[in-house]
Amino acid sequence: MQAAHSGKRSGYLSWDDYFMAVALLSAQRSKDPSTQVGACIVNSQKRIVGVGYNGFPTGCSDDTLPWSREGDFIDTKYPYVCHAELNAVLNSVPGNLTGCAIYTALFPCNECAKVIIQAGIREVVYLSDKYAGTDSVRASRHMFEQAGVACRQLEPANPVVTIRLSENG
Ligand SMILES: O=c1[nH]c(=O)n([C@H]2C[C@H](O)[C@@H](COP(=O)(O)O)O2)cc1CO
Ligand SMILES: [Zn+2]
Repeated sequence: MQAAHSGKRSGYLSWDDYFMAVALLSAQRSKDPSTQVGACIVNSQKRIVGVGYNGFPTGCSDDTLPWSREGDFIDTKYPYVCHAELNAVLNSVPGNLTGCAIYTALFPCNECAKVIIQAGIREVVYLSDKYAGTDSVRASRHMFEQAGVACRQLEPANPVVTIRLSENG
């Protein structure tokens, strides 16, 4: 006989871990061989209103444009790739992002910081800060501070979230 459950399940994902996991799942769609970034925008009712990952603009081929990091600027990915945060804002359900939070795998660059601020997003929750100290990140932090956008690095309650797509294996 199965024991009756008298209380709620333990081990469920916290909201923070859940939204970051959604961001990281989106990042799995990225074709960038070196850095995969995902972002998830959440409104004040804890509803997801936008997700995105870094990739080339719609209609621009992942197989034709370069994914390199080095060489002449025009021959690298940098002039072409849309950042995850930008895509999350642009992909968001029509409406107002004022007061939303954005969960992102990587601390936003200065260009995304501008988009985040102008969209009315009030909180940035990030995991990696691997480009801390670069001019881009310094400029982002400067703008977020002036605009009153709160930034915090997520300390996940669950370091690993497993998603199994098959019952076997
Ligand atoms: O905030 C960000 N969001 C974002 O989507 N990206 C993307 C752009 C590139 O595809 C990749 C960074 O590439 P790399 O680490 O090789 O320089 O991550 C990069 C940043 C930070 O620079
Ligand atoms: Zn960016």
